[in-house]
Amino acid sequence: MGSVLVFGASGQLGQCLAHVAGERKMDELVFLPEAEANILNPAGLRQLFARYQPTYAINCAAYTAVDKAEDEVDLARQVNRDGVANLSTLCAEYDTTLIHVSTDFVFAGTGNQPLLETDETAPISVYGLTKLEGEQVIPAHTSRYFILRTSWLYSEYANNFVKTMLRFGRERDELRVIWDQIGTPTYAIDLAGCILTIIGTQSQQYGTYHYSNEGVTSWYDFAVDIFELSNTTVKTTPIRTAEYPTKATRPAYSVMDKTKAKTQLGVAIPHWRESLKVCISRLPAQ
Ligand SMILES: NC(=O)C1=CN([C@@H]2O[C@H](COP(=O)(O)OP(=O)(O)OC[C@H]3O[C@@H](n4cnc5c(N)ncnc54)[C@H](OP(=O)(O)O)[C@@H]3O)[C@@H](O)[C@H]2O)C=CC1
Ligand SMILES: Cc1cn([C@H]2C[C@H](O)[C@@H](COP(=O)(O)OP(=O)(O)O[C@H]3O[C@@H](C)C(=O)[C@@H](O)[C@H]3O)O2)c(=O)[nH]c1=O
Repeated sequence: MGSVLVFGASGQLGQCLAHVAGERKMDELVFLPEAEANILNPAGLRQLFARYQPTYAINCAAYTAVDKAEDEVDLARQVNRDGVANLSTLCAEYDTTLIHVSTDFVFAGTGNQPLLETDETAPISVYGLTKLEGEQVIPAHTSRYFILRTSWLYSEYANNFVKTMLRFGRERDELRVIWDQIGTPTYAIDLAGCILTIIGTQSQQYGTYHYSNEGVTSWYDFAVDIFELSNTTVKTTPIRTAEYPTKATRPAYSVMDKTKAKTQLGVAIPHWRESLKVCISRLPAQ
Protein backbone atom coordinates (compact mmCIF):
# COMPACT_ATOMS: atom_id res chain seq x y z
CA MET A 1 0.00 0.00 0.00
CA GLY A 2 1.34 3.43 -0.95
CA SER A 3 0.82 6.54 1.11
CA VAL A 4 -2.51 8.20 1.90
CA LEU A 5 -2.61 11.99 2.09
CA VAL A 6 -5.20 13.52 4.44
CA PHE A 7 -6.09 17.15 3.67
CA GLY A 8 -7.76 19.34 6.32
CA ALA A 9 -6.20 17.10 8.97
CA SER A 10 -6.73 19.42 11.94
CA GLY A 11 -10.52 19.56 11.49
CA GLN A 12 -13.01 17.26 13.18
CA LEU A 13 -12.98 14.44 10.63
CA GLY A 14 -9.21 14.69 10.13
CA GLN A 15 -8.67 14.12 13.85
CA CYS A 16 -11.13 11.20 13.84
CA LEU A 17 -9.21 9.63 10.96
CA ALA A 18 -6.00 9.92 13.00
CA HIS A 19 -7.77 8.22 15.93
CA VAL A 20 -9.13 5.29 13.88
CA ALA A 21 -5.94 4.90 11.80
CA GLY A 22 -4.06 4.56 15.11
CA GLU A 23 -6.49 1.88 16.32
CA ARG A 24 -6.18 -0.02 13.03
CA LYS A 25 -2.41 0.45 12.93
CA MET A 26 -2.58 2.03 9.48
CA ASP A 27 0.68 3.96 9.36
CA GLU A 28 0.55 4.94 5.69
CA LEU A 29 -1.59 8.02 6.41
CA VAL A 30 0.11 11.42 6.18
CA PHE A 31 -1.86 14.07 8.06
CA LEU A 32 -1.65 17.51 6.47
CA PRO A 33 -3.13 20.50 8.30
CA GLU A 34 -3.96 23.63 6.31
CA ALA A 35 -0.60 25.23 7.20
CA GLU A 36 1.21 22.38 5.43
CA ALA A 37 -1.27 21.84 2.61
CA ASN A 38 -3.59 24.62 1.56
CA ILE A 39 -5.91 23.12 -1.05
CA LEU A 40 -6.06 26.54 -2.72
CA ASN A 41 -2.34 26.39 -3.50
CA PRO A 42 -1.88 24.15 -6.57
CA ALA A 43 1.93 24.49 -6.59
CA GLY A 44 2.20 23.43 -2.95
CA LEU A 45 -0.17 20.52 -3.57
CA ARG A 46 1.86 19.43 -6.58
CA GLN A 47 5.02 19.25 -4.46
CA LEU A 48 3.22 17.00 -1.97
CA PHE A 49 1.87 14.69 -4.69
CA ALA A 50 5.32 14.51 -6.31
CA ARG A 51 6.96 13.72 -2.98
CA TYR A 52 4.49 11.11 -1.69
CA GLN A 53 3.07 9.64 -4.96
CA PRO A 54 -0.07 8.87 -2.95
CA THR A 55 -2.37 5.92 -3.63
CA TYR A 56 -5.24 7.79 -1.93
CA ALA A 57 -6.05 11.41 -1.10
CA ILE A 58 -8.73 11.99 1.54
CA ASN A 59 -10.25 15.46 1.43
CA CYS A 60 -11.45 16.59 4.86
CA ALA A 61 -10.71 20.24 4.07
CA ALA A 62 -13.80 22.40 3.68
CA TYR A 63 -15.43 25.70 4.48
CA THR A 64 -18.04 24.50 7.01
CA ALA A 65 -19.36 27.69 8.66
CA VAL A 66 -22.92 27.36 7.32
CA ASP A 67 -24.24 30.79 8.36
CA LYS A 68 -21.01 32.71 7.67
CA ALA A 69 -20.90 31.25 4.15
CA GLU A 70 -23.96 33.34 3.25
CA ASP A 71 -21.69 36.43 3.56
CA GLU A 72 -18.44 34.81 2.38
CA VAL A 73 -19.65 33.25 -0.84
CA ASP A 74 -16.36 33.64 -2.70
CA LEU A 75 -14.24 32.07 0.02
CA ALA A 76 -16.72 29.21 0.54
CA ARG A 77 -16.72 28.53 -3.20
CA GLN A 78 -12.93 28.68 -3.43
CA VAL A 79 -12.46 26.08 -0.70
CA ASN A 80 -15.47 23.86 -1.43
CA ARG A 81 -15.27 23.91 -5.24
CA ASP A 82 -11.92 25.21 -6.48
CA GLY A 83 -9.87 23.41 -3.81
CA VAL A 84 -11.61 20.16 -4.75
CA ALA A 85 -10.84 20.81 -8.43
CA ASN A 86 -7.16 21.30 -7.55
CA LEU A 87 -7.06 17.97 -5.72
CA SER A 88 -8.99 16.16 -8.49
CA THR A 89 -6.57 17.40 -11.16
CA LEU A 90 -3.58 16.07 -9.25
CA CYS A 91 -5.34 12.80 -8.39
CA ALA A 92 -5.86 12.18 -12.11
CA GLU A 93 -2.23 13.00 -12.86
CA TYR A 94 -0.76 10.80 -10.10
CA ASP A 95 -3.20 7.84 -10.35
CA THR A 96 -4.46 8.68 -6.90
CA THR A 97 -7.95 7.65 -5.75
CA LEU A 98 -9.80 10.63 -4.26
CA ILE A 99 -12.05 10.16 -1.22
CA HIS A 100 -14.07 13.33 -0.80
CA VAL A 101 -16.65 14.22 1.85
CA SER A 102 -19.88 16.05 1.06
CA THR A 103 -23.10 16.86 2.87
CA ASP A 104 -26.85 16.32 3.22
CA PHE A 105 -27.12 20.09 2.65
CA VAL A 106 -26.88 19.47 -1.13
CA PHE A 107 -30.59 18.56 -0.85
CA ALA A 108 -33.50 20.99 -0.49
CA GLY A 109 -35.03 18.88 2.26
CA THR A 110 -38.60 19.29 1.10
CA GLY A 111 -39.37 15.54 0.97
CA ASN A 112 -40.23 12.98 3.61
CA GLN A 113 -38.59 9.79 2.28
CA PRO A 114 -34.95 8.77 2.86
CA LEU A 115 -32.82 10.33 0.14
CA LEU A 116 -31.03 8.20 -2.44
CA GLU A 117 -27.73 9.12 -4.12
CA THR A 118 -29.67 9.57 -7.37
CA ASP A 119 -32.27 11.94 -5.93
CA GLU A 120 -32.37 15.49 -7.22
CA THR A 121 -30.03 17.93 -5.50
CA ALA A 122 -31.23 21.50 -4.92
CA PRO A 123 -29.21 23.25 -2.22
CA ILE A 124 -30.87 26.05 -0.28
CA SER A 125 -27.73 27.56 1.30
CA VAL A 126 -24.41 28.88 0.00
CA TYR A 127 -22.58 26.15 1.91
CA GLY A 128 -24.79 23.46 0.33
CA LEU A 129 -24.43 24.99 -3.14
CA THR A 130 -20.64 25.23 -2.97
CA LYS A 131 -20.39 21.66 -1.64
CA LEU A 132 -22.52 20.49 -4.58
CA GLU A 133 -20.26 22.39 -6.97
CA GLY A 134 -17.34 20.56 -5.35
CA GLU A 135 -19.01 17.20 -6.00
CA GLN A 136 -19.60 18.18 -9.62
CA VAL A 137 -16.00 19.13 -10.49
CA ILE A 138 -14.59 15.75 -9.51
CA PRO A 139 -15.89 13.53 -12.37
CA ALA A 140 -14.65 16.11 -14.87
CA HIS A 141 -11.09 15.19 -13.83
CA THR A 142 -11.09 11.58 -12.63
CA SER A 143 -13.30 8.49 -12.48
CA ARG A 144 -11.45 7.06 -9.50
CA TYR A 145 -13.29 8.79 -6.70
CA PHE A 146 -15.56 8.16 -3.75
CA ILE A 147 -17.85 10.98 -2.65
CA LEU A 148 -19.32 10.30 0.79
CA ARG A 149 -22.27 12.51 1.67
CA THR A 150 -22.71 12.64 5.42
CA SER A 151 -24.82 14.63 7.90
CA TRP A 152 -24.77 16.21 11.35
CA LEU A 153 -21.18 15.17 12.21
CA TYR A 154 -20.11 15.17 15.83
CA SER A 155 -17.30 13.64 17.87
CA GLU A 156 -15.06 14.36 20.82
CA TYR A 157 -12.91 16.48 18.48
CA ALA A 158 -13.28 20.12 17.33
CA ASN A 159 -16.57 22.03 17.55
CA ASN A 160 -19.90 20.32 16.98
CA PHE A 161 -23.53 20.21 18.17
CA VAL A 162 -22.90 17.62 20.92
CA LYS A 163 -20.12 19.66 22.49
CA THR A 164 -22.14 22.88 22.12
CA MET A 165 -25.16 21.30 23.86
CA LEU A 166 -23.00 19.98 26.72
CA ARG A 167 -21.47 23.43 27.18
CA PHE A 168 -24.87 25.18 27.05
CA GLY A 169 -26.21 22.57 29.47
CA ARG A 170 -23.59 23.69 32.00
CA GLU A 171 -23.93 27.42 31.33
CA ARG A 172 -27.66 27.96 30.82
CA ASP A 173 -30.89 27.32 32.69
CA GLU A 174 -32.95 26.69 29.61
CA LEU A 175 -32.34 25.70 25.98
CA ARG A 176 -34.57 26.06 22.95
CA VAL A 177 -33.88 23.60 20.15
CA ILE A 178 -35.50 23.11 16.75
CA TRP A 179 -37.65 20.00 16.42
CA ASP A 180 -38.87 20.44 12.82
CA GLN A 181 -35.54 19.72 11.13
CA ILE A 182 -35.27 15.97 10.73
CA GLY A 183 -32.09 14.08 9.87
CA THR A 184 -29.51 11.68 11.23
CA PRO A 185 -26.49 12.49 13.38
CA THR A 186 -23.21 10.85 12.38
CA TYR A 187 -20.38 10.01 14.74
CA ALA A 188 -17.34 11.21 12.77
CA ILE A 189 -15.39 8.25 14.19
CA ASP A 190 -17.82 5.91 12.35
CA LEU A 191 -17.39 7.89 9.12
CA ALA A 192 -13.60 7.73 9.53
CA GLY A 193 -13.95 3.96 9.94
CA CYS A 194 -15.91 3.77 6.68
CA ILE A 195 -13.25 5.76 4.84
CA LEU A 196 -10.47 3.55 6.15
CA THR A 197 -12.46 0.43 5.22
CA ILE A 198 -12.68 1.67 1.62
CA ILE A 199 -8.90 1.99 1.65
CA GLY A 200 -8.24 -1.24 3.57
CA THR A 201 -10.37 -3.27 1.15
CA GLN A 202 -8.99 -1.41 -1.86
CA SER A 203 -12.57 -1.05 -3.05
CA GLN A 204 -13.01 -0.09 -6.68
CA GLN A 205 -16.75 0.54 -6.33
CA TYR A 206 -16.22 4.20 -7.23
CA GLY A 207 -19.03 6.72 -7.06
CA THR A 208 -21.23 8.73 -4.70
CA TYR A 209 -22.48 7.25 -1.42
CA HIS A 210 -24.62 8.30 1.51
CA TYR A 211 -23.11 7.63 4.92
CA SER A 212 -24.75 8.72 8.19
CA ASN A 213 -25.56 6.68 11.26
CA GLU A 214 -28.78 4.63 11.20
CA GLY A 215 -32.06 6.04 12.47
CA VAL A 216 -33.87 9.35 12.34
CA THR A 217 -34.22 12.21 14.80
CA SER A 218 -34.66 15.96 15.16
CA TRP A 219 -32.11 18.37 16.63
CA TYR A 220 -34.39 18.67 19.68
CA ASP A 221 -34.60 14.91 20.27
CA PHE A 222 -30.86 14.65 19.67
CA ALA A 223 -30.28 17.31 22.34
CA VAL A 224 -32.60 15.55 24.80
CA ASP A 225 -30.65 12.29 24.35
CA ILE A 226 -27.31 14.10 24.71
CA PHE A 227 -28.49 15.44 28.07
CA GLU A 228 -29.95 12.10 29.19
CA LEU A 229 -26.82 10.13 28.31
CA SER A 230 -24.55 12.67 29.99
CA ASN A 231 -26.77 13.00 33.12
CA THR A 232 -27.20 16.71 32.44
CA THR A 233 -30.31 18.38 33.81
CA VAL A 234 -31.41 21.40 31.80
CA LYS A 235 -34.84 22.53 30.67
CA THR A 236 -35.02 21.85 26.92
CA THR A 237 -37.88 23.30 24.90
CA PRO A 238 -38.78 22.20 21.35
CA ILE A 239 -39.21 25.12 18.96
CA ARG A 240 -39.95 25.58 15.28
CA THR A 241 -37.29 26.68 12.78
CA ALA A 242 -39.05 30.06 12.44
CA GLU A 243 -38.43 30.68 16.15
CA TYR A 244 -34.65 30.28 15.72
CA PRO A 245 -33.71 32.65 12.87
CA THR A 246 -30.38 31.93 11.18
CA LYS A 247 -28.66 33.49 8.20
CA ALA A 248 -28.64 30.23 6.22
CA THR A 249 -31.70 28.09 5.59
CA ARG A 250 -31.27 24.41 6.50
CA PRO A 251 -33.08 21.43 4.98
CA ALA A 252 -36.23 20.42 6.91
CA TYR A 253 -35.73 16.74 6.05
CA SER A 254 -32.35 15.27 5.14
CA VAL A 255 -32.46 11.62 6.17
CA MET A 256 -30.28 9.64 3.75
CA ASP A 257 -30.72 6.06 2.53
CA LYS A 258 -27.49 4.09 3.14
CA THR A 259 -28.37 0.89 1.27
CA LYS A 260 -25.72 1.53 -1.39
CA ALA A 261 -22.90 1.99 1.13
CA LYS A 262 -23.93 -1.11 3.05
CA THR A 263 -24.18 -3.34 -0.01
CA GLN A 264 -21.38 -2.01 -2.22
CA LEU A 265 -18.82 -1.00 0.41
CA GLY A 266 -19.74 -3.71 2.92
CA VAL A 267 -19.77 -1.32 5.88
CA ALA A 268 -21.84 -1.94 9.02
CA ILE A 269 -23.54 1.23 10.25
CA PRO A 270 -24.38 1.70 13.94
CA HIS A 271 -27.60 3.39 15.11
CA TRP A 272 -26.98 7.03 16.01
CA ARG A 273 -27.94 6.52 19.65
CA GLU A 274 -25.41 3.70 20.12
CA SER A 275 -22.67 5.86 18.64
CA LEU A 276 -23.73 8.85 20.73
CA LYS A 277 -23.29 6.69 23.85
CA VAL A 278 -19.75 5.84 22.76
CA CYS A 279 -18.90 9.48 22.09
CA ILE A 280 -20.30 10.68 25.42
CA SER A 281 -18.41 7.96 27.28
CA ARG A 282 -15.20 9.24 25.70
CA LEU A 283 -15.78 12.92 26.49
CA PRO A 284 -14.14 14.09 29.69
CA ALA A 285 -16.67 14.40 32.53
CA GLN A 286 -17.19 18.08 33.44
N1 LIG B 1 -19.37 19.16 10.44
C1 LIG B 1 -20.52 18.64 9.96
O1 LIG B 1 -21.55 18.62 10.65
C2 LIG B 1 -20.56 18.07 8.60
C3 LIG B 1 -19.46 18.12 7.76
N2 LIG B 1 -19.54 17.60 6.49
C4 LIG B 1 -18.38 17.62 5.63
O2 LIG B 1 -17.42 16.78 6.24
C5 LIG B 1 -16.11 17.26 5.97
C6 LIG B 1 -15.32 17.37 7.27
O3 LIG B 1 -16.00 18.27 8.13
P1 LIG B 1 -15.44 18.64 9.58
O4 LIG B 1 -14.20 17.89 9.86
O5 LIG B 1 -16.58 18.56 10.52
O6 LIG B 1 -15.11 20.18 9.34
P2 LIG B 1 -14.06 21.12 10.10
O7 LIG B 1 -14.53 22.51 9.86
O8 LIG B 1 -13.88 20.65 11.51
O9 LIG B 1 -12.71 20.84 9.33
C7 LIG B 1 -12.42 21.40 8.07
C8 LIG B 1 -10.95 21.66 8.01
O10 LIG B 1 -10.62 22.18 6.74
C9 LIG B 1 -9.62 23.15 6.93
N3 LIG B 1 -9.51 24.04 5.79
C10 LIG B 1 -10.28 25.14 5.48
N4 LIG B 1 -9.82 25.71 4.37
C11 LIG B 1 -8.75 25.00 3.95
C12 LIG B 1 -7.84 25.10 2.87
N5 LIG B 1 -7.94 26.09 1.97
N6 LIG B 1 -6.86 24.19 2.75
C13 LIG B 1 -6.73 23.19 3.65
N7 LIG B 1 -7.54 23.04 4.71
C14 LIG B 1 -8.56 23.93 4.85
C15 LIG B 1 -10.05 23.86 8.20
O11 LIG B 1 -8.98 24.57 8.76
P3 LIG B 1 -9.32 25.87 9.67
O12 LIG B 1 -10.17 25.40 10.78
O13 LIG B 1 -7.95 26.32 10.06
O14 LIG B 1 -10.03 26.81 8.73
C16 LIG B 1 -10.48 22.68 9.07
O15 LIG B 1 -9.38 22.16 9.78
C17 LIG B 1 -16.28 18.55 5.19
O16 LIG B 1 -16.18 18.28 3.82
C18 LIG B 1 -17.71 18.96 5.51
O17 LIG B 1 -18.27 19.74 4.48
C19 LIG B 1 -20.68 17.03 6.00
C20 LIG B 1 -21.81 16.95 6.78
C21 LIG B 1 -21.82 17.41 8.17
C1 LIG C 1 -26.97 25.86 19.14
C2 LIG C 1 -28.39 25.62 18.74
C3 LIG C 1 -28.69 25.17 17.48
N1 LIG C 1 -29.99 24.96 17.12
C4 LIG C 1 -30.29 24.46 15.77
C5 LIG C 1 -29.75 25.29 14.61
C6 LIG C 1 -29.59 24.25 13.51
O1 LIG C 1 -30.81 24.11 12.84
C7 LIG C 1 -29.26 22.99 14.27
C8 LIG C 1 -27.77 22.61 14.24
O2 LIG C 1 -27.03 23.76 14.50
P1 LIG C 1 -25.46 23.84 14.28
O3 LIG C 1 -25.14 25.26 14.02
O4 LIG C 1 -24.78 23.14 15.40
O5 LIG C 1 -25.17 22.95 13.04
P2 LIG C 1 -25.16 23.25 11.47
O6 LIG C 1 -24.07 24.17 11.15
O7 LIG C 1 -26.48 23.57 10.96
O8 LIG C 1 -24.80 21.76 11.05
C9 LIG C 1 -24.56 21.44 9.73
O9 LIG C 1 -23.17 21.63 9.47
C10 LIG C 1 -22.82 21.41 8.14
C11 LIG C 1 -21.30 21.61 8.04
C12 LIG C 1 -23.35 20.17 7.55
O10 LIG C 1 -22.83 19.68 6.54
C13 LIG C 1 -24.66 19.64 8.04
O11 LIG C 1 -24.81 18.25 7.85
C14 LIG C 1 -24.95 20.00 9.48
O12 LIG C 1 -24.25 19.18 10.38
O13 LIG C 1 -29.66 23.19 15.62
C15 LIG C 1 -31.04 25.17 18.01
O14 LIG C 1 -32.21 24.97 17.68
N2 LIG C 1 -30.75 25.62 19.28
C16 LIG C 1 -29.47 25.86 19.68
O15 LIG C 1 -29.25 26.27 20.85
